[in-house]
Amino acid sequence: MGQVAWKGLFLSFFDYKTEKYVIAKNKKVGILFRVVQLSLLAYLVGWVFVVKKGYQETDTSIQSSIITKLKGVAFTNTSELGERLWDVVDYVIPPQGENVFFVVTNLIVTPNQRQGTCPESFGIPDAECLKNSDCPEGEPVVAGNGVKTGRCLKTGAVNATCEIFAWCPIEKKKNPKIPLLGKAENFTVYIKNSIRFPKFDFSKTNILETDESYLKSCRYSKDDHYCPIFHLGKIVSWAGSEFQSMAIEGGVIGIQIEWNCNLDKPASECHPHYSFARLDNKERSVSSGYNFRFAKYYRDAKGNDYRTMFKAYGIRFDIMVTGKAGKFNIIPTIINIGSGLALMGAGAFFCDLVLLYLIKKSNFYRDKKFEDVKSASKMSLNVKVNGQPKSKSQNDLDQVRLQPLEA
Ligand SMILES: Nc1ncnc2c1ncn2[C@@H]1O[C@H](COP(=O)(O)OP(=O)(O)OP(=O)(O)O)[C@@H](O)[C@H]1O
Repeated sequence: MGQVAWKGLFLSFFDYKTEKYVIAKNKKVGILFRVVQLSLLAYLVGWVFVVKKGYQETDTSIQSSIITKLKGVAFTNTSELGERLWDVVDYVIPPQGENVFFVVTNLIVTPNQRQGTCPESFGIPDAECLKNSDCPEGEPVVAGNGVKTGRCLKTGAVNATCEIFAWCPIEKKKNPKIPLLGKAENFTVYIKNSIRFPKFDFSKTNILETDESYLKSCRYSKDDHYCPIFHLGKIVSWAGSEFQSMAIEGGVIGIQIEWNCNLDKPASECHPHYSFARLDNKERSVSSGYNFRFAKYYRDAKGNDYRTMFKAYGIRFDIMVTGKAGKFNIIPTIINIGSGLALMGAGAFFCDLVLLYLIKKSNFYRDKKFEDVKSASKMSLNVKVNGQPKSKSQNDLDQVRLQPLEA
Protein backbone atom coordinates (compact mmCIF):
# COMPACT_ATOMS: atom_id res chain seq x y z
CA MET A 1 0.00 0.00 0.00
CA GLY A 2 1.28 3.45 -0.94
CA GLN A 3 1.92 6.29 1.44
CA VAL A 4 -1.15 8.22 0.19
CA ALA A 5 -3.40 5.20 0.84
CA TRP A 6 -2.12 4.85 4.42
CA LYS A 7 -2.78 8.52 4.94
CA GLY A 8 -6.36 8.16 3.58
CA LEU A 9 -7.00 5.22 5.91
CA PHE A 10 -5.66 7.11 8.88
CA LEU A 11 -7.78 10.19 8.21
CA SER A 12 -10.96 8.12 7.63
CA PHE A 13 -10.55 6.77 11.15
CA PHE A 14 -11.65 10.19 12.45
CA ASP A 15 -14.75 10.43 10.23
CA TYR A 16 -18.12 10.35 11.94
CA LYS A 17 -20.76 8.21 10.26
CA THR A 18 -24.47 8.84 10.91
CA GLU A 19 -27.61 7.16 9.59
CA LYS A 20 -29.87 8.82 7.07
CA TYR A 21 -33.64 8.52 7.59
CA VAL A 22 -36.37 8.57 4.98
CA ILE A 23 -39.61 10.08 6.30
CA ALA A 24 -42.48 8.54 4.35
CA LYS A 25 -45.48 10.88 4.38
CA ASN A 26 -47.88 7.99 4.07
CA LYS A 27 -50.81 8.12 6.47
CA LYS A 28 -51.78 4.42 6.16
CA VAL A 29 -48.31 3.11 6.96
CA GLY A 30 -47.92 5.81 9.63
CA ILE A 31 -51.13 4.68 11.36
CA LEU A 32 -50.10 1.03 10.99
CA PHE A 33 -46.76 1.81 12.63
CA ARG A 34 -48.41 3.51 15.61
CA VAL A 35 -50.92 0.65 15.99
CA VAL A 36 -48.07 -1.91 15.95
CA GLN A 37 -46.13 0.21 18.47
CA LEU A 38 -49.17 0.53 20.76
CA SER A 39 -49.93 -3.22 20.56
CA LEU A 40 -46.35 -4.10 21.43
CA LEU A 41 -46.41 -1.60 24.31
CA ALA A 42 -49.69 -3.08 25.60
CA TYR A 43 -48.19 -6.60 25.32
CA LEU A 44 -45.07 -5.49 27.20
CA VAL A 45 -46.89 -3.69 30.00
CA GLY A 46 -50.05 -5.82 30.22
CA TRP A 47 -48.83 -9.36 29.58
CA VAL A 48 -45.10 -9.32 30.35
CA PHE A 49 -45.16 -7.03 33.39
CA VAL A 50 -48.68 -7.14 34.89
CA VAL A 51 -49.83 -10.71 34.13
CA LYS A 52 -46.52 -12.60 33.96
CA LYS A 53 -44.77 -10.32 36.47
CA GLY A 54 -41.68 -10.03 34.30
CA TYR A 55 -40.06 -7.78 36.90
CA GLN A 56 -39.78 -10.68 39.36
CA GLU A 57 -37.20 -13.36 39.95
CA THR A 58 -39.03 -16.68 40.43
CA ASP A 59 -38.45 -19.87 42.40
CA THR A 60 -40.32 -22.99 41.27
CA SER A 61 -38.28 -25.49 43.28
CA ILE A 62 -40.80 -25.75 46.11
CA GLN A 63 -39.88 -28.03 49.01
CA SER A 64 -42.85 -29.60 50.73
CA SER A 65 -43.83 -32.07 53.41
CA ILE A 66 -47.24 -33.72 53.77
CA ILE A 67 -48.65 -35.45 56.81
CA THR A 68 -52.15 -36.91 56.78
CA LYS A 69 -54.44 -38.28 59.46
CA LEU A 70 -57.87 -39.80 59.00
CA LYS A 71 -60.69 -39.98 61.50
CA GLY A 72 -64.05 -41.72 61.47
CA VAL A 73 -65.65 -45.06 62.39
CA ALA A 74 -68.06 -47.37 60.59
CA PHE A 75 -70.19 -50.29 61.81
CA THR A 76 -70.89 -53.31 59.57
CA ASN A 77 -72.83 -56.56 60.01
CA THR A 78 -71.99 -59.24 57.42
CA SER A 79 -72.28 -63.02 57.25
CA GLU A 80 -68.50 -63.49 57.01
CA LEU A 81 -67.48 -61.08 59.76
CA GLY A 82 -70.59 -60.69 61.92
CA GLU A 83 -70.96 -57.37 63.72
CA ARG A 84 -67.86 -55.31 63.36
CA LEU A 85 -66.67 -51.79 64.07
CA TRP A 86 -64.08 -50.32 61.72
CA ASP A 87 -61.78 -47.54 62.89
CA VAL A 88 -58.82 -45.78 61.23
CA VAL A 89 -56.41 -48.59 62.10
CA ASP A 90 -58.61 -51.01 60.11
CA TYR A 91 -59.35 -49.01 57.00
CA VAL A 92 -56.35 -46.73 56.36
CA ILE A 93 -53.34 -48.24 54.61
CA PRO A 94 -50.52 -47.44 55.29
CA PRO A 95 -51.16 -46.09 58.80
CA GLN A 96 -48.18 -43.66 58.86
CA GLY A 97 -50.05 -40.77 57.23
CA GLU A 98 -48.09 -40.17 54.05
CA ASN A 99 -48.90 -38.05 51.02
CA VAL A 100 -50.47 -41.15 49.41
CA PHE A 101 -53.05 -42.99 51.51
CA PHE A 102 -55.65 -45.65 50.79
CA VAL A 103 -59.09 -45.84 52.39
CA VAL A 104 -60.80 -49.23 52.22
CA THR A 105 -64.38 -48.87 50.95
CA ASN A 106 -65.35 -52.40 49.92
CA LEU A 107 -64.14 -55.89 50.80
CA ILE A 108 -64.31 -59.52 49.78
CA VAL A 109 -63.55 -61.40 52.99
CA THR A 110 -62.50 -65.06 52.86
CA PRO A 111 -62.26 -66.28 56.46
CA ASN A 112 -60.61 -69.46 57.84
CA GLN A 113 -58.35 -70.28 54.93
CA ARG A 114 -56.07 -73.26 55.62
CA GLN A 115 -53.41 -74.98 53.54
CA GLY A 116 -55.07 -77.98 51.83
CA THR A 117 -56.66 -79.20 48.61
CA CYS A 118 -59.77 -77.78 46.94
CA PRO A 119 -61.05 -77.13 43.39
CA GLU A 120 -59.62 -74.07 41.58
CA SER A 121 -62.21 -71.36 40.91
CA PHE A 122 -64.09 -71.27 37.57
CA GLY A 123 -63.15 -68.97 34.75
CA ILE A 124 -59.39 -69.58 34.89
CA PRO A 125 -58.51 -71.10 31.46
CA ASP A 126 -55.37 -72.87 32.74
CA ALA A 127 -57.41 -74.77 35.36
CA GLU A 128 -60.19 -76.06 33.06
CA CYS A 129 -60.00 -79.83 32.46
CA LEU A 130 -61.74 -82.90 31.00
CA LYS A 131 -59.48 -85.63 32.43
CA ASN A 132 -56.78 -85.99 35.09
CA SER A 133 -53.95 -85.67 32.54
CA ASP A 134 -55.10 -82.04 31.91
CA CYS A 135 -53.93 -81.23 35.48
CA PRO A 136 -50.21 -82.24 35.67
CA GLU A 137 -49.21 -82.67 39.32
CA GLY A 138 -47.07 -79.87 40.79
CA GLU A 139 -47.78 -77.36 37.96
CA PRO A 140 -48.89 -73.92 39.21
CA VAL A 141 -52.14 -72.56 37.77
CA VAL A 142 -51.33 -69.53 35.63
CA ALA A 143 -53.10 -66.52 37.23
CA GLY A 144 -54.68 -68.94 39.69
CA ASN A 145 -54.44 -69.72 43.40
CA GLY A 146 -52.33 -72.89 43.82
CA VAL A 147 -50.51 -75.85 42.32
CA LYS A 148 -52.31 -78.72 40.54
CA THR A 149 -52.57 -82.07 42.36
CA GLY A 150 -53.08 -84.21 39.22
CA ARG A 151 -56.83 -84.65 39.67
CA CYS A 152 -59.63 -83.18 37.55
CA LEU A 153 -62.72 -82.48 39.71
CA LYS A 154 -66.16 -82.33 38.15
CA THR A 155 -67.87 -79.94 40.51
CA GLY A 156 -70.85 -78.78 38.43
CA ALA A 157 -73.05 -80.49 35.83
CA VAL A 158 -70.73 -79.58 32.95
CA ASN A 159 -67.80 -77.63 34.38
CA ALA A 160 -64.70 -79.33 35.69
CA THR A 161 -61.60 -77.70 37.18
CA CYS A 162 -58.28 -79.00 38.42
CA GLU A 163 -57.87 -79.74 42.08
CA ILE A 164 -55.18 -77.53 43.63
CA PHE A 165 -53.11 -77.37 46.77
CA ALA A 166 -53.68 -73.86 48.11
CA TRP A 167 -55.11 -71.73 50.91
CA CYS A 168 -58.60 -73.22 50.89
CA PRO A 169 -61.42 -72.32 50.44
CA ILE A 170 -60.64 -70.12 47.42
CA GLU A 171 -61.94 -66.55 47.39
CA LYS A 172 -65.40 -65.87 45.84
CA LYS A 173 -65.10 -63.76 42.73
CA LYS A 174 -67.84 -61.18 43.21
CA ASN A 175 -67.43 -58.01 45.26
CA PRO A 176 -70.50 -56.59 47.08
CA LYS A 177 -72.50 -54.17 44.92
CA ILE A 178 -73.31 -52.13 48.01
CA PRO A 179 -69.92 -51.10 49.35
CA LEU A 180 -69.21 -52.61 52.75
CA LEU A 181 -67.56 -49.43 54.02
CA GLY A 182 -69.72 -46.94 52.14
CA LYS A 183 -69.88 -44.91 55.37
CA ALA A 184 -66.27 -43.92 54.71
CA GLU A 185 -67.90 -41.03 52.82
CA ASN A 186 -68.25 -39.24 56.17
CA PHE A 187 -64.66 -39.81 57.30
CA THR A 188 -62.40 -36.80 57.50
CA VAL A 189 -58.78 -36.35 56.58
CA TYR A 190 -56.43 -33.81 58.11
CA ILE A 191 -53.75 -32.67 55.64
CA LYS A 192 -50.76 -30.91 57.19
CA ASN A 193 -48.64 -29.23 54.53
CA SER A 194 -45.47 -27.21 55.14
CA ILE A 195 -43.68 -25.61 52.22
CA ARG A 196 -40.44 -23.72 51.64
CA PHE A 197 -39.04 -21.69 48.75
CA PRO A 198 -35.28 -22.11 49.24
CA LYS A 199 -34.23 -19.22 46.95
CA PHE A 200 -36.07 -16.69 49.11
CA ASP A 201 -35.80 -18.65 52.39
CA PHE A 202 -39.59 -18.39 52.76
CA SER A 203 -41.63 -21.00 54.68
CA LYS A 204 -45.34 -21.38 55.38
CA THR A 205 -47.91 -24.01 56.43
CA ASN A 206 -51.54 -24.52 55.49
CA ILE A 207 -52.68 -24.22 59.12
CA LEU A 208 -53.20 -20.97 60.96
CA GLU A 209 -51.96 -20.84 64.54
CA THR A 210 -55.33 -21.33 66.25
CA ASP A 211 -56.44 -23.51 69.14
CA GLU A 212 -56.88 -27.28 68.61
CA SER A 213 -60.65 -27.16 69.13
CA TYR A 214 -60.94 -25.20 65.87
CA LEU A 215 -59.29 -28.08 63.99
CA LYS A 216 -61.63 -30.61 65.62
CA SER A 217 -64.74 -28.82 64.43
CA CYS A 218 -63.88 -26.97 61.21
CA ARG A 219 -64.32 -28.39 57.68
CA TYR A 220 -62.57 -27.17 54.54
CA SER A 221 -64.74 -25.20 52.16
CA LYS A 222 -63.93 -22.93 49.24
CA ASP A 223 -64.32 -19.94 51.63
CA ASP A 224 -62.19 -21.35 54.44
CA HIS A 225 -58.74 -22.06 52.97
CA TYR A 226 -57.10 -22.45 56.36
CA CYS A 227 -59.14 -25.38 57.68
CA PRO A 228 -57.20 -28.43 56.46
CA ILE A 229 -59.84 -30.99 57.55
CA PHE A 230 -61.52 -32.46 54.45
CA HIS A 231 -64.70 -34.53 54.22
CA LEU A 232 -63.90 -37.55 51.98
CA GLY A 233 -67.30 -37.53 50.28
CA LYS A 234 -66.87 -33.87 49.35
CA ILE A 235 -63.35 -34.45 47.98
CA VAL A 236 -64.76 -37.12 45.67
CA SER A 237 -67.66 -34.90 44.57
CA TRP A 238 -65.31 -31.93 43.91
CA ALA A 239 -63.32 -34.36 41.76
CA GLY A 240 -66.48 -34.93 39.70
CA SER A 241 -67.45 -38.42 40.97
CA GLU A 242 -69.99 -39.96 43.31
CA PHE A 243 -68.54 -41.56 46.44
CA GLN A 244 -70.91 -44.56 46.72
CA SER A 245 -70.44 -45.68 43.10
CA MET A 246 -66.67 -45.13 43.26
CA ALA A 247 -66.50 -47.10 46.52
CA ILE A 248 -67.63 -50.36 44.85
CA GLU A 249 -64.58 -50.82 42.59
CA GLY A 250 -62.26 -48.19 44.07
CA GLY A 251 -60.25 -45.54 42.24
CA VAL A 252 -57.65 -42.82 42.53
CA ILE A 253 -58.24 -39.18 43.49
CA GLY A 254 -55.59 -36.49 43.09
CA ILE A 255 -55.48 -33.61 45.57
CA GLN A 256 -53.35 -30.77 44.30
CA ILE A 257 -52.15 -28.02 46.62
CA GLU A 258 -50.84 -25.02 44.74
CA TRP A 259 -48.85 -22.22 46.36
CA ASN A 260 -48.44 -19.16 44.12
CA CYS A 261 -46.77 -16.54 46.27
CA ASN A 262 -46.03 -12.95 45.36
CA LEU A 263 -43.33 -12.17 47.93
CA ASP A 264 -43.47 -8.43 47.12
CA LYS A 265 -46.67 -8.58 49.18
CA PRO A 266 -46.86 -9.62 52.89
CA ALA A 267 -46.49 -13.35 53.68
CA SER A 268 -50.10 -13.44 54.89
CA GLU A 269 -51.19 -12.97 51.26
CA CYS A 270 -49.60 -16.27 50.19
CA HIS A 271 -52.39 -18.87 50.31
CA PRO A 272 -52.70 -22.56 49.42
CA HIS A 273 -55.16 -23.39 46.63
CA TYR A 274 -56.68 -26.85 46.54
CA SER A 275 -57.97 -28.67 43.48
CA PHE A 276 -59.32 -32.19 43.13
CA ALA A 277 -59.40 -34.56 40.18
CA ARG A 278 -60.16 -38.21 39.54
CA LEU A 279 -56.96 -39.79 38.19
CA ASP A 280 -58.12 -43.30 37.22
CA ASN A 281 -60.56 -44.05 34.42
CA LYS A 282 -63.97 -42.66 35.44
CA GLU A 283 -65.93 -44.97 33.15
CA ARG A 284 -66.32 -48.52 34.47
CA SER A 285 -63.87 -50.61 32.45
CA VAL A 286 -61.07 -53.11 32.96
CA SER A 287 -58.68 -50.21 33.52
CA SER A 288 -60.76 -48.47 36.22
CA GLY A 289 -60.81 -49.19 39.95
CA TYR A 290 -58.17 -50.06 42.51
CA ASN A 291 -57.82 -53.13 44.75
CA PHE A 292 -55.27 -55.38 46.41
CA ARG A 293 -55.20 -58.37 48.80
CA PHE A 294 -53.85 -58.82 52.29
CA ALA A 295 -54.37 -61.36 55.07
CA LYS A 296 -54.41 -61.60 58.85
CA TYR A 297 -52.80 -64.78 60.17
CA TYR A 298 -53.79 -66.82 63.24
CA ARG A 299 -52.69 -70.12 64.85
CA ASP A 300 -55.17 -72.56 66.39
CA ALA A 301 -54.74 -74.59 69.61
CA LYS A 302 -53.16 -77.46 67.62
CA GLY A 303 -50.51 -75.11 66.21
CA ASN A 304 -51.96 -75.00 62.66
CA ASP A 305 -51.91 -71.69 60.80
CA TYR A 306 -55.05 -70.25 59.29
CA ARG A 307 -55.84 -66.82 57.92
CA THR A 308 -58.57 -64.41 56.91
CA MET A 309 -57.91 -62.99 53.47
CA PHE A 310 -59.21 -59.60 52.42
CA LYS A 311 -59.50 -58.30 48.89
CA ALA A 312 -59.68 -54.58 49.61
CA TYR A 313 -61.27 -52.14 47.17
CA GLY A 314 -60.81 -48.52 48.01
CA ILE A 315 -59.92 -45.00 47.09
CA ARG A 316 -56.30 -43.96 46.91
CA PHE A 317 -55.66 -40.27 47.53
CA ASP A 318 -52.50 -38.82 45.99
CA ILE A 319 -51.54 -35.41 47.36
CA MET A 320 -49.32 -33.33 45.07
CA VAL A 321 -47.84 -29.96 45.93
CA THR A 322 -46.76 -27.44 43.32
CA GLY A 323 -45.84 -23.80 43.64
CA LYS A 324 -44.04 -20.72 42.46
CA ALA A 325 -42.77 -17.70 44.33
CA GLY A 326 -41.73 -14.39 42.79
CA LYS A 327 -39.91 -11.34 44.13
CA PHE A 328 -38.77 -8.10 42.45
CA ASN A 329 -35.28 -8.25 40.94
CA ILE A 330 -33.60 -5.69 38.70
CA ILE A 331 -32.02 -8.28 36.33
CA PRO A 332 -35.26 -9.82 34.90
CA THR A 333 -36.74 -6.29 34.81
CA ILE A 334 -33.92 -5.04 32.56
CA ILE A 335 -33.96 -8.19 30.40
CA ASN A 336 -37.71 -7.90 29.81
CA ILE A 337 -37.57 -4.16 29.04
CA GLY A 338 -34.67 -4.85 26.63
CA SER A 339 -36.47 -7.64 24.80
CA GLY A 340 -39.61 -5.46 24.65
CA LEU A 341 -37.67 -2.64 23.00
CA ALA A 342 -36.10 -5.11 20.55
CA LEU A 343 -39.62 -6.18 19.65
CA MET A 344 -40.43 -2.55 18.84
CA GLY A 345 -37.64 -2.77 16.23
CA ALA A 346 -39.40 -5.79 14.73
CA GLY A 347 -42.51 -3.57 14.40
CA ALA A 348 -40.53 -1.04 12.36
CA PHE A 349 -39.19 -3.86 10.19
CA PHE A 350 -42.76 -5.05 9.51
CA CYS A 351 -43.87 -1.51 8.53
CA ASP A 352 -40.82 -1.24 6.23
CA LEU A 353 -41.96 -4.40 4.46
CA VAL A 354 -45.46 -2.95 3.99
CA LEU A 355 -44.11 0.41 2.78
CA LEU A 356 -41.54 -0.97 0.38
CA TYR A 357 -43.27 -4.07 -1.03
CA LEU A 358 -46.99 -4.25 -0.27
CA ILE A 359 -48.59 -0.85 -0.90
CA LYS A 360 -49.34 0.56 -4.38
CA LYS A 361 -46.64 3.21 -4.35
CA SER A 362 -44.02 0.86 -3.00
CA ASN A 363 -41.79 1.42 -6.09
CA PHE A 364 -41.62 5.12 -5.36
CA TYR A 365 -40.61 4.57 -1.72
CA ARG A 366 -38.14 1.88 -2.70
CA ASP A 367 -36.41 4.28 -5.11
CA LYS A 368 -36.15 6.85 -2.33
CA LYS A 369 -34.83 4.41 0.19
CA PHE A 370 -32.38 2.37 -1.88
CA GLU A 371 -29.70 3.90 -4.10
CA ASP A 372 -28.64 1.71 -6.99
CA VAL A 373 -24.91 1.41 -7.39
CA LYS A 374 -23.97 -0.14 -10.74
CA SER A 375 -21.82 -3.25 -10.58
CA ALA A 376 -18.17 -2.34 -11.09
CA SER A 377 -17.62 -5.05 -13.76
CA LYS A 378 -20.52 -3.75 -15.89
CA MET A 379 -19.05 -0.27 -15.92
CA SER A 380 -15.69 -1.47 -17.22
CA LEU A 381 -13.99 0.88 -19.70
CA ASN A 382 -10.91 0.05 -21.62
CA VAL A 383 -8.30 2.41 -20.29
CA LYS A 384 -4.72 1.59 -21.15
CA VAL A 385 -2.20 1.66 -18.38
CA ASN A 386 1.42 0.92 -19.36
CA GLY A 387 0.16 -0.39 -22.69
CA GLN A 388 -2.31 -2.81 -20.96
CA PRO A 389 -6.11 -2.31 -21.17
CA LYS A 390 -7.54 -1.26 -17.76
CA SER A 391 -11.18 -1.56 -16.71
CA LYS A 392 -13.24 1.48 -15.76
CA SER A 393 -13.88 -0.03 -12.36
CA GLN A 394 -10.21 -0.39 -11.63
CA ASN A 395 -9.78 3.10 -12.93
CA ASP A 396 -12.55 4.38 -10.64
CA LEU A 397 -11.17 2.59 -7.63
CA ASP A 398 -7.75 4.04 -8.30
CA GLN A 399 -9.33 7.46 -8.56
CA VAL A 400 -11.18 7.02 -5.31
CA ARG A 401 -8.04 5.94 -3.59
CA LEU A 402 -6.10 8.85 -5.05
CA GLN A 403 -8.67 11.54 -4.28
CA PRO A 404 -7.78 13.63 -1.27
CA LEU A 405 -10.20 13.02 1.57
CA GLU A 406 -12.38 15.97 2.37
CA ALA A 407 -13.74 16.67 5.80
N1 LIG B 1 -59.11 -36.31 60.30
C1 LIG B 1 -59.38 -35.47 61.30
N2 LIG B 1 -60.62 -34.99 61.47
C2 LIG B 1 -60.91 -34.12 62.45
N3 LIG B 1 -59.99 -33.69 63.35
C3 LIG B 1 -58.74 -34.14 63.25
C4 LIG B 1 -58.38 -35.04 62.22
N4 LIG B 1 -57.08 -35.32 62.38
C5 LIG B 1 -56.65 -34.62 63.44
N5 LIG B 1 -57.65 -33.92 63.97
C6 LIG B 1 -57.58 -33.03 65.11
O1 LIG B 1 -56.64 -32.01 64.84
C7 LIG B 1 -55.87 -31.71 65.98
C8 LIG B 1 -54.41 -31.83 65.67
O2 LIG B 1 -54.11 -33.17 65.32
P1 LIG B 1 -52.73 -33.83 65.72
O3 LIG B 1 -52.62 -35.11 65.00
O4 LIG B 1 -51.67 -32.83 65.51
O5 LIG B 1 -52.89 -34.03 67.30
P2 LIG B 1 -53.20 -35.31 68.19
O6 LIG B 1 -53.41 -34.83 69.57
O7 LIG B 1 -52.18 -36.35 68.00
O8 LIG B 1 -54.60 -35.80 67.60
P3 LIG B 1 -55.41 -37.11 67.95
O9 LIG B 1 -54.84 -37.74 69.19
O10 LIG B 1 -56.82 -36.64 68.15
O11 LIG B 1 -55.29 -38.00 66.78
C9 LIG B 1 -56.34 -32.66 67.06
O12 LIG B 1 -57.26 -31.98 67.86
C10 LIG B 1 -57.03 -33.77 66.31
O13 LIG B 1 -58.02 -34.38 67.08
